[in-house]
Amino acid sequence: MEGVDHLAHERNKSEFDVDAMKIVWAGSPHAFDVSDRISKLVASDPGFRKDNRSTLSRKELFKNTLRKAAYAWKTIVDLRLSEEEAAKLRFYVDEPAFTDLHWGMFIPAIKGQGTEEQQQKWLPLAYKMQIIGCYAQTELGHGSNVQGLETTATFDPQTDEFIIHSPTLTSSKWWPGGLGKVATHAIAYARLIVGGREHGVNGFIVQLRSLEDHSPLLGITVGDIGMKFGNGAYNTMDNGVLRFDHVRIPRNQMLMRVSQVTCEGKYKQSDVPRQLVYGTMVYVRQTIVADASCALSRAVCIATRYSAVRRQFGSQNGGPETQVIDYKTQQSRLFPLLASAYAFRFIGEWLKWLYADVTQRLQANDFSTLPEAHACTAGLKSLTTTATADGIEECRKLCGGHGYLCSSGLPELFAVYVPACTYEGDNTVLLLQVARFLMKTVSQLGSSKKPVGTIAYMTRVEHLMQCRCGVQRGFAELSVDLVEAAVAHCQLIVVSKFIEKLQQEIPGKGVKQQLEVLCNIYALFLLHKHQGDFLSTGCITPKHAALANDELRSLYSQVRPNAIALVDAFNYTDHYLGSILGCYDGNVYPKLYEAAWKDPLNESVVPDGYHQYIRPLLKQEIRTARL
Ligand SMILES: CC/C=C\C/C=C\C/C=C\C/C=C\C/C=C\C/C=C\CCC(=O)SCCNC(=O)CCNC(=O)[C@H](O)C(C)(C)COP(=O)(O)OP(=O)(O)OC[C@H]1O[C@@H](n2cnc3c(N)ncnc32)[C@H](O)[C@@H]1OP(=O)(O)O
Ligand SMILES: Cc1cc2nc3c(=O)[nH]c(=O)nc-3n(C[C@H](O)[C@H](O)[C@H](O)COP(=O)(O)OP(=O)(O)OC[C@H]3O[C@@H](n4cnc5c(N)ncnc54)[C@H](O)[C@@H]3O)c2cc1C
Repeated sequence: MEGVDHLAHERNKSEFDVDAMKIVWAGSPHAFDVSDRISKLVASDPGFRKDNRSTLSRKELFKNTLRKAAYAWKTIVDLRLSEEEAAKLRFYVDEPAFTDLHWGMFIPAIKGQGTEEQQQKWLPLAYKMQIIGCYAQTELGHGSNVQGLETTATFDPQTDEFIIHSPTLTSSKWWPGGLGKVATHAIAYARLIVGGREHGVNGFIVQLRSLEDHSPLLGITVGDIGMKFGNGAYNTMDNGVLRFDHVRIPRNQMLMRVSQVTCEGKYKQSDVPRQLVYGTMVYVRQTIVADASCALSRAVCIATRYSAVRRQFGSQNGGPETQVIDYKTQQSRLFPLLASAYAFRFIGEWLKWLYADVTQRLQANDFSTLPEAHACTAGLKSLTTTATADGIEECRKLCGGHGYLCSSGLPELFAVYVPACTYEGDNTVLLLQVARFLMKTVSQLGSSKKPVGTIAYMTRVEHLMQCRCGVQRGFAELSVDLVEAAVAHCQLIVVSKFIEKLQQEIPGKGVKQQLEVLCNIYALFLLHKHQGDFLSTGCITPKHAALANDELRSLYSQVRPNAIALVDAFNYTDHYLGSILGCYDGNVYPKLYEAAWKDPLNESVVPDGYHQYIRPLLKQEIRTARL
């Protein structure tokens, strides 16, 4: 029945203060207030409706996304929302759109790689959305290998301009979000050529479309790259293709914080690492870790609530069947994902601190922690997105057949999320970067340069020094093992930071105790998953392994009465979850049944095509039967 909380009996089992846990999840009372207020604002406004996406054609879907983006911007301006509130509003609108790349990459690139003068010129236009930007780095022929990009930017001293050109088909820009139909400007990455000499890949601000009638400018060929994985999903985003035919831009549109070209055609490299050109990717990778905890917690919230609602088998003397959340197999699949959601939340908080710290150091020309920041953002982006994509799929399976319905919210969440394993750096390529960082650390063991921070533990691997010669077999030859070592390194960071979080003051009855249970589940689940490595290296004995498994089972029993309260702490509205299986009141079956009849296919009792195709078939069968 509507208005009845079918999960009340579960909520009454909670052994901790859920409101206090909501603050821990949000990060602070202020952050909770902003999230709670903005999520309810979006949920209550029919202008942000999203339950019809799977029934729209690509063009209808895209036009609807443009309408929503404009409506969101009007809401932000009318309500005078702060930057923080505006970002939250875009988040709860929950639809990949050009605005993600405008705010999430185009603006950060100008802030990170532009000079003061360039920031003063371009940021006010971008903040007021008087220009709409995209981040055009990837090409048809190169994405991972940035130094392999082919687009050229040749300096013309006669006119004090750069000539941006796509010399080959494979140099076509390909994938940039927002590029296909909306962006008026791009940060285009190209090989800088001055006086016939190449100076590596740099970023250039290039106008793509007229601000009068949106038509592509002279020398610009631009369009959408076509449908992507799944219906709805990421097809609300106009990922585009772009070719330059000798497009001229003023010299001052090369982002010049890292490298400069003077009007005389002299190339100058600032005394900063050239990798600062990659700074925007580092920034986005750390936001993607926070996004992972959001996406995984959404899926876990749906699967946990439904697992408490769903009953299957186990009826005693005609009594109710067993809640599937009480099956040990269901718990062993679901609760490590619940623990991971909390673990990723806290590692995302720490990574945000690490990124802010390295950014502050860069302003003082202190580059000492840049390698660690690169390794951590790359490795944790890889680890958390892989685990989240796999976790969303596992949550679909935990919901049985109904998890495959669009109305469960899980198919679309999966389809929107999985490219996170690829964009902002293919996950394996990024782990290889971590492996390179670890091997460089090993090579420095014994020198005066002592490992600190997240690699401090490596001082305890002195024995690696003796086998240093062993790794002469070549990085490529050992890359599979090195990638596994990189994953283990990142998992150690996640566990360590979860433990550090628990050493902080955490208010609320029972809250810290619940987090300790989740931290132990996360750590012991990893030990169980990689038991072979721990045993083969002698880190644990078979008895330790058996004890860990026993403790995991005990921990699952401790989580069980608190599971619904732990997902309630995410404080997601039914609108944001977009899931009948995950609705707050657990009133699943009536809502599933009602939703079925709203499908366009049920607008007519007899389907289109019956008279044309089915009736003749049936008639023919009757004739055949008479033969
Ligand atoms: C999705 C939306 C859904 C819903 C909407 C709701 C909310 C959205 C809200 C916000 C959204 C925010 C953003 C948008 C969201 C998602 C993003 C969407 C789209 C993604 C956009 C992209 O994909 S942009 C393109 C990304 N491309 C890449 O990542 C390319 C990967 N390749 C590389 O980074 C490099 O090629 C490389 C690192 C692999 C190799 O580089 P290179 O060859 O130059 O270097 P070497 O390997 O030789 O190493 C040399 C030394 O340099 C060091 N190094 C390398 N990189 C860095 C770095 N970044 N920083 C510091 N140092 C670096 C390296 O370690 C070596 O050092 P040594 O000491 O060993 O010499
Ligand atoms: C939804 C989506 C949105 C995107 N948005 C943008 C955007 O806004 N702007 C932008 O510039 N780009 C964007 N991209 C592009 C994205 O950044 C690239 O696709 C990504 O960096 C991967 O590069 P690639 O496609 O070249 O993969 P590849 O490198 O071709 O990967 C193919 C395979 O090769 C393997 N591989 C590659 N190099 C090595 C190596 N050295 N050693 C071992 N294995 C290797 C990879 O692990 C992978 O298995 C987007 C992509 C997607 C899917």
